[in-house]
Amino acid sequence: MWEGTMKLRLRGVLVVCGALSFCAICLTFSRLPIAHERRRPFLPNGHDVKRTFSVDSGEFAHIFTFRKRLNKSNYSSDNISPEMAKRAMEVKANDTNEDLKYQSDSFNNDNLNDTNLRNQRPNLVGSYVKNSQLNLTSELVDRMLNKLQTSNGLKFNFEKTRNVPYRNFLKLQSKRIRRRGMGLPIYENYNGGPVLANWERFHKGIHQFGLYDGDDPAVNGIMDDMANQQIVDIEQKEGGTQLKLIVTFSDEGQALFKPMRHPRDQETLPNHFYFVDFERHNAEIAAFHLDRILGFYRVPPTVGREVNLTHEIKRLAEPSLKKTFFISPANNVCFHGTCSYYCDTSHAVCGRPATLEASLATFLPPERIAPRKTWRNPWKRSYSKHRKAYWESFDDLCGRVQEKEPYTSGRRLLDLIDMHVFDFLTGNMDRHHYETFTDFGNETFLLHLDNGRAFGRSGHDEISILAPLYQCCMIRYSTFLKFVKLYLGPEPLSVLMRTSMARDPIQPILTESHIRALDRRVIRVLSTIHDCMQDNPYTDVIIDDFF
Ligand SMILES: Nc1ncnc2c1ncn2[C@@H]1O[C@H](COP(=O)(O)OP(=O)(O)OP(=O)(O)O)[C@@H](O)[C@H]1O
Ligand SMILES: [Mn+2]
Repeated sequence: MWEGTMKLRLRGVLVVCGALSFCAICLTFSRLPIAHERRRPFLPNGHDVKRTFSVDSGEFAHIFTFRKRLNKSNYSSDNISPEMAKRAMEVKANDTNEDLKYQSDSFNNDNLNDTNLRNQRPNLVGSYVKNSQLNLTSELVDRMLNKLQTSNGLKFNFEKTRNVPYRNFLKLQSKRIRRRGMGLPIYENYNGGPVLANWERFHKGIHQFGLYDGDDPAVNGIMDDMANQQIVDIEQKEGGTQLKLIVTFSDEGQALFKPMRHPRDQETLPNHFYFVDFERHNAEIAAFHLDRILGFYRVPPTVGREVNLTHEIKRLAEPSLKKTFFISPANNVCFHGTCSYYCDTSHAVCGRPATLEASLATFLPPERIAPRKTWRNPWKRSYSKHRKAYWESFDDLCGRVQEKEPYTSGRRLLDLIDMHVFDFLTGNMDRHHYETFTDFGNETFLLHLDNGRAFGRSGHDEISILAPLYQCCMIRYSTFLKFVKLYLGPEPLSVLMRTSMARDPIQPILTESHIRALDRRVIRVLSTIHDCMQDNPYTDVIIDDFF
């Protein structure tokens, strides 16, 4: 009797449990598409995303990570790596120190807490050099500036802004020339849901004249997110010569991951050509800061992060990537992935013992919904140890380029010159191609992706990177004014860069000699412009721009 009652009770409990689990499963499944849908941008008719996703998951990963993640049996939200735990502790300890967060006011170093920021990293930067101690002047440049000021005091009133901090100068300038062009059509009607993640706001904010605006809070938000959010998926990025990963964060944002290959102070080996040089993760980060300081906004936001190769990478990797992991004789965790050149045991990246630094660059919207066009750089190098490129032997490339679309009119040639001036500052000789967003047509900015081979030789200024500048003898007016401002101060480029990069989680990003090289190169750019003005009227050299 008693046994019978118990059996009945047990059956009742089982029925109730079964019903409850069934409800829970139903509820989960009914919610999933909603959560998934929320992140899904509006897609034009006929775009079958699902099909594309199964063909090329890399392209569409951004939108479909939610689904992908559910398939990962090894994902559990409470599985926190030692790096994550350490970061959480640091953030908690520094909760009141606003400096640790990326602030919209990226150049404001008034209350920079240096000791706090540099915590346990090696002190590569050394002592700060006071602005007044930097005695970087050039008679040639001074003469050029004086001449310009006397011949056209209205346009070249350098004295007027001499004491204005660079940050305010940039704001004033962008107010004068700011034209907000069209956004990406795909995001026009995209509402996404009640709360947009920072990466969604960033994608929505991309416009015809830049990836973002200088005062866009989403940029600092993304940098915080990339530095701190939990990594929930890892995928190898197809294409390219070196190992790269696509990282997905808990808010479904994604980033391009480039691992640390060398210590910061290891310069390009003297017998290495630019095209065999390893990529440097810190160069990607520094290039982003430089681009933002120059007010170009053409490099996707990039941060550094320490990752645990076992917890944050291997655990989430596909079997094909997983099997490239091994333990080195020194007992460190290493992996090499699969790619066309440097992906074998002798080129593996290794942690210490499992911790490795990497750069994380915010992913651009998937190509399928915001297609990009890749353009060959007319001043591309030969990528051969035996041959020279045309422009290295002849001086008339500019005229020829200007005969061809899209260089015949509009902003393209000035953008290309900006890009080379930027690459000269970073020492990047590896600019074989550049990209634009197809939707914006030709009157749009150039994306400066792939800066991994920059900052290789701090003692050397590769003047040939300036070829488009000295062969065309042209520069955009606003870019010229920025360089003059960086030359005149009050803050030189080195100080602005040091301050900006000090907020990165893996700072110091550049060695002091690389930072100081920037001031020297600013003068080199200006003296190249000076030389151009010896042979050409300044009105032909400094080209007015309203973009
Ligand atoms: N932030 C980004 N978001 C989306 N796609 C990106 C991003 N950065 C780079 N890419 C794409 O990935 C490709 C490879 O990246 P990158 O050029 O940095 O790697 P790489 O290994 O140096 O390639 P390569 O050897 O061809 O120079 C780029 O051509 C670009 O199309
Ligand atoms: Mn590259």
